[in-house]
Amino acid sequence: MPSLLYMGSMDFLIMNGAGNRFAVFDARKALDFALSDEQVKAICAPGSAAMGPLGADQLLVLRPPKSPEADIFMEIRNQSGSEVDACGNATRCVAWLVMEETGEAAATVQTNAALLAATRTGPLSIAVDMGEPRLDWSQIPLKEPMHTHHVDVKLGPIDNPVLSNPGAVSMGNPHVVFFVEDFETVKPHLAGPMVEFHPLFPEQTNVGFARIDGPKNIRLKVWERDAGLTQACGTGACAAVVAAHRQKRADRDVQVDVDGGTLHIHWRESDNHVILSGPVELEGRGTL
Ligand SMILES: N[C@H](CCC[C@H](N)C(=O)O)C(=O)O
Repeated sequence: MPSLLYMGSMDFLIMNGAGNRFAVFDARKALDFALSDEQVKAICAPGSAAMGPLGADQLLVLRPPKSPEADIFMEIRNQSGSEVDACGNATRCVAWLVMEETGEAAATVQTNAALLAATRTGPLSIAVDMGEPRLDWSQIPLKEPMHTHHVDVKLGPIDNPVLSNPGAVSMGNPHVVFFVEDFETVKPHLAGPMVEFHPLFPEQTNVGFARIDGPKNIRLKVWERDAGLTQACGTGACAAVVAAHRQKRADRDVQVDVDGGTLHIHWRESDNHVILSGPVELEGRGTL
């Protein structure tokens, strides 16, 4: 199979998972390839020469696997350059690239947090096993011990009943999920950054706003840590279903509609793993 991937290390692919947009650099043959936070920021910024008006939510660097069980290692950098340990939609996109390269219908992607097994569910759709949700306060992490199915986030001046009793979940990255009636009242772009940097979250947090449209239907918007409002957030969709089910607001098998499309989450009762499924798209190539 001709490699879709290997290009000069200053070339890259532009991909998205349900609209969550990525710049993907293949450094498997350029082992000394590294990008500073400033370089990542410049590449990802909306309007950049590299990524155009939409910019990129995250930048991915593909490297040789560090585990014999993995096909590839994925380094994940947020729009501002920070390195993070989990990105569900990126995992699905990279798994698709590996499957296109190998001709297999399965692939294992390694991140700092985990080995993630993915399977092809269609020509342009991939399911990934995101593993078990981490639900102890210290795993989110939170600043102090508390139950995580309802978290007491005092928001001060914007305290209002609409933003009460969120749930906290880690999928290898921190999430807090609020349950809202409508997005006009809540204004995620205003509330998001206030919660992202709330002192309760020593590593900051991704902030989900979930409207429960039924036991199997959630409409979700996510203010992502270090990236802002994105078209989709894979770990955010996982966290929303886990938090909703824990508060008895939704089932374990849920369709999650996001601005950029539809994701499907199944929090499996048999092994407590969360399966994230959805579309992938290869938009094109870029070069620096
Ligand atoms: N902003 C997230 C990383 C990307 C998560 C999201 N793009 C996904 O698909 O899971 C964080 O700082 O934890």
